[in-house]
Amino acid sequence: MLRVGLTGGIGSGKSAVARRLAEHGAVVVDADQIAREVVEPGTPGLAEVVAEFGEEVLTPEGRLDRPRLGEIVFSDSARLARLNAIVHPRVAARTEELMAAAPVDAVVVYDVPLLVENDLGALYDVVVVVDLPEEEQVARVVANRGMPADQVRARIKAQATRERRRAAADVVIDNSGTPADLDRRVAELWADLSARA
Ligand SMILES: CC(C)(COP(=O)(O)OP(=O)(O)OC[C@H]1O[C@@H](n2cnc3c(N)ncnc32)[C@H](O)[C@@H]1O)[C@@H](O)C(=O)NCCC(=O)NCCS
Ligand SMILES: Nc1ncnc2c1ncn2[C@@H]1O[C@H](COP(=O)(O)OP(=O)(O)OP(=O)(O)O)[C@@H](O)[C@H]1O
Repeated sequence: MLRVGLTGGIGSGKSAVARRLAEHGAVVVDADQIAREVVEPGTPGLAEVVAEFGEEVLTPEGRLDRPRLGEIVFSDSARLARLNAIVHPRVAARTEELMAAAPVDAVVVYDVPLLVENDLGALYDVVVVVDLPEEEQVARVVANRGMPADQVRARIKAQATRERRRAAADVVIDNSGTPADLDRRVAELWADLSARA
């Protein structure tokens, strides 16, 4: 098994790279998706979040009100640290389970926004960083997810700098071009990863 850690700032294009790698044959494990699963209704994770942040972070249906919690934690680093302390150990445990279940000859790609922030590089054979200028990150998230620009900037501030992320990379994928450019870069990356596997 070749373990690949795939990271990048918000809106850099990690999920786009992960999707293309999956089409080439990689097994993809998605940290953002796991982070949602561990706070689904009825989970101990959601109970802990409510104990910490109060019922105001629940929707009327009893689900986590994610935009609301995002507004709270990305404007207060102490509260973000408390949320991370609840969610990250659960994500790490579930990630290990999913990676261990992959076939022995697989290229397993862990799509994780906070690889550098959480110092996870040593767990992976190859660290791939998807790189984009910050103002392009803001523009893409505003255009494609409708998130207000100031909230994108607040998340960027809670993340590692571009320089720090690039310094942790074995491979940097520049995603400042078109989606077709990205297709070509990912095809080259897949050839490289397959050769290492
Ligand atoms: C605050 C929450 C509820 C906001 O949910 P929302 O649906 O708006 O965003 P989503 O989870 O889809 O994340 C989108 C992007 O925001 C950024 N982001 C999310 N959490 C964090 C964080 N703790 N620190 C820095 N950036 C983050 C990442 O770039 C991520 O890809 C959610 O992000 C959360 O629970 N975060 C804490 C858990 C976490 O760190 N998840 C990231 C992967 S483990
Ligand atoms: N080369 C590109 N040109 C234009 N748009 C792109 C390009 N690559 C990705 N996008 C778009 O930019 C947005 C962000 O990409 P994506 O969701 O893959 O990023 P991400 O790094 O996974 O972000 P997040 O941290 O928010 O999960 C998406 O809507 C995607 O379709």
